[in-house]
Amino acid sequence: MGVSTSRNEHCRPRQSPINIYTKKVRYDSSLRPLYIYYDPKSSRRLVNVGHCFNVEFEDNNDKSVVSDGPLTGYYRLRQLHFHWGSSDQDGSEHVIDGQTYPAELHIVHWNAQKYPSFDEAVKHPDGLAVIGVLLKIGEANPVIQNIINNLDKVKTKNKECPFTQLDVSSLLPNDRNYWTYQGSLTTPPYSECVTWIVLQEAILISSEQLFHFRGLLCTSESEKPTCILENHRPIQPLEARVVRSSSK
Ligand SMILES: NS(=O)(=O)c1ccc(S(=O)(=O)NCc2cccs2)s1
Ligand SMILES: [Zn+2]
Repeated sequence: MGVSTSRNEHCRPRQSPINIYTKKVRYDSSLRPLYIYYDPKSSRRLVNVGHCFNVEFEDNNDKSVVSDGPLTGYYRLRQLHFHWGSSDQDGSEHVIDGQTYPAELHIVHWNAQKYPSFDEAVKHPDGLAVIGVLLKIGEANPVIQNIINNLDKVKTKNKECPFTQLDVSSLLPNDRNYWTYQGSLTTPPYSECVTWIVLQEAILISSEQLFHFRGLLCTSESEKPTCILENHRPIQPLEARVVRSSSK
């Protein structure tokens, strides 16, 4: 039992991911539809960051943003990445009524209306907005295939390559209804700076495409090759939070 102090340094009340228990979400009629605009000319490069790959975007302008929905102000697109599992049985970070999905897409944005930079934004409770999109097994996803076709250029840790003209909107489902709650980064430093926006409709990925994700290496060129077989964080306690829904 740790020694408790007046300042409880073990208190982390808004960690992510969580199980979204749909019978306990609260429909909130004040939640607006999401405004999402992504310019394909914003995409810049594909990077192997060791625990996954990021598609990174130019974020020194407001050409690719998300606003409205649960948000105040506008948030600039920064990067997107995926989480996956060692098999198709799990891999998503958010879980819906106890059901895991084989993967999850995170589209990361920062509050450019309020903060001067991404690095500043991550220090604040309203600094980031991440759109989470669940993936389910189906036919191959042509937009994800475009990314997979370049993974061999970033096979090892810290490798990067130019990656332009990605139309992020084509990765989104038609239905933009969402669940939203206040949470955290799901990787270190687990900062509690994220407004999560989890879309209620899943998109498709094929089992073969997920197999290619698992072939990415977490090791650098000079090390013994080790694959990133899985990179999803376990669900965290909901604590005193309520998940709101944009739909009944
Ligand atoms: N899985 S997730 O969407 O919750 C993310 C994890 C990391 C993200 S980041 O690219 O924004 N880096 C965050 C930081 C790096 C260094 C200081 S803060 S987003
Ligand atoms: Zn993520």
